[in-house]
Amino acid sequence: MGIAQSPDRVWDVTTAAAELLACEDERRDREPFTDVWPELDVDTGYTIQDRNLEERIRRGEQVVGIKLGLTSKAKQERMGVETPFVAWLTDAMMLTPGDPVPQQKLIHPRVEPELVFVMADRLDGPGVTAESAMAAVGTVHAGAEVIDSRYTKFRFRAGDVVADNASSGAFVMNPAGLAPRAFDISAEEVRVEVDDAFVDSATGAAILGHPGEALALAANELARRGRGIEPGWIVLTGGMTDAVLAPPGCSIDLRFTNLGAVHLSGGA
Ligand SMILES: O=C(O)C/C=C/C(=O)C(=O)O
Repeated sequence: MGIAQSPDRVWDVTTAAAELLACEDERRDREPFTDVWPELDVDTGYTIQDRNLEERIRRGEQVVGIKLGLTSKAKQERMGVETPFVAWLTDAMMLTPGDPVPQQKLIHPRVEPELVFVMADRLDGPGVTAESAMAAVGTVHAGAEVIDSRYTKFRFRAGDVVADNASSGAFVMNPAGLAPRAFDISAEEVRVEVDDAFVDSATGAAILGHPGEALALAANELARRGRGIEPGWIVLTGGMTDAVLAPPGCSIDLRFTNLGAVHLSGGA
């Protein structure tokens, strides 16, 4: 784990965790810790992430699920980080369909399309495969994640972004879900439109070949930390395309083939 000195601060799990939540609360960004603390690896990042989950719960938030990050090549290449990872979703991050991007809480939001699972059964690793993972899924939904890194210009290394709860900001899903066996999830396409202009598209196969692989990865990672995925939890399987900027006044539409659409307005 280790301790890092920077000119004015000493960074360790406790101080970095507190700094990340302070950045979130005060809507300010900062340089990545790894610039001065190169030993901040993915495992240390998860320790910081879990420390801040405890703090979020102490503040009254409830865990509603998990999110995956960097599960598509589009995202890995854009962010320069190739390791997919897992992070926490709480009720404070949930938007109701029709809500705008909550600009007043965020630093520099971006939006990405997601295939979202709602779990029917508990899923415990290790040894979970995409097939056994999908057997525990109740419904699949169209969704959008609003990511918001606490690092300036979204510049980070793997340990930084894991510590930062994978740039979690807010998320929304279309309430009308389909059973996973009702359609081909890996062929499900999303078309991303910003201000009524087409900007990008991808299919479910962009997520590690099949989003079930992302769910299995999450279950096996959580098992390493002594946790499981609970019935009723929401699982965001990772951005299918690169994220789009979401400034005030924008209009973002994510149109899926079978799962319907998600609309987000940029708000004021
Ligand atoms: O791009 C980031 O800031 C890190 C988060 C990535 C995701 O949430 C994702 O790839 O879905």
